[in-house]
Amino acid sequence: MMKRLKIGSAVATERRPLVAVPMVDKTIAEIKSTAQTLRQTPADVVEWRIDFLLDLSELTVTNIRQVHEILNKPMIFTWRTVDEGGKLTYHHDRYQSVYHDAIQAGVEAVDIEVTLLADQQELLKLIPKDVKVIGSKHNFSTTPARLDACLAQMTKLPIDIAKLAVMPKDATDVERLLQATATAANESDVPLITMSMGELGMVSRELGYRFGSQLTFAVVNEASAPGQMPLATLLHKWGESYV
Ligand SMILES: O=C1C[C@@](O)(C(=O)O)C[C@@H](O)[C@@H]1O
Repeated sequence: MMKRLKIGSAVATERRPLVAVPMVDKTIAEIKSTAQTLRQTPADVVEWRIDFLLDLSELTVTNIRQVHEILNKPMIFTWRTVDEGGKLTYHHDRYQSVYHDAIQAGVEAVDIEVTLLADQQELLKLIPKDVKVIGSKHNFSTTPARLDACLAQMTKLPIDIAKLAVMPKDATDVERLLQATATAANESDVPLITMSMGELGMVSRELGYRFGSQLTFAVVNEASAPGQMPLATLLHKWGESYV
């Protein structure tokens, strides 16, 4: 039986997944301004995609802490590598050092691509118990075969949450992602976050929670992946009001 997804003070329920909104700005000044905007929204958590920053030297513990304070919401800290659709090429030492700074600054969750886990053993040892490790895997071109096996494998890794994002070519691919999510949710207690991306996959962002996906991404300023719908649209679909 799956555990409830909890990121800081934000907890998913049976009837409602958590909603995360990404920040994808290029400078700390812009990030701080976006954080002011997001603070006022009903987003449950905010994901900071630091791979969009033009200058990583701006990513000091003080700056991360200030951004977190402005947000006043639990934060997921993410370096999405170029290999998985992000903006910044993986570099072992820099990766370890910026994640270390993020933990010092008090983020509630870190996203680590599962293919990097073996290379980041030292970092994993430094992560306190109350900071969630989201192990992620992305495929921006297709929805691979054997999604059940993929999720089953992910849920056995030393991570707290398993996240899988894939790209559909047709409605069957979206259905396969949802069914694989339901199977994994039955077979493991690791909380899941799954999505089928692009326009075809939008339904998975709205209804994936019924299959066991406990967090969905929506957009306020700028999307971080194809198919994320505006936060207001998503909340309206669930019958929640947000102007
Ligand atoms: O892993 C994910 C999911 C995502 O790719 C999406 O499709 O909503 C968006 C990313 O910012 C996030 O890190």
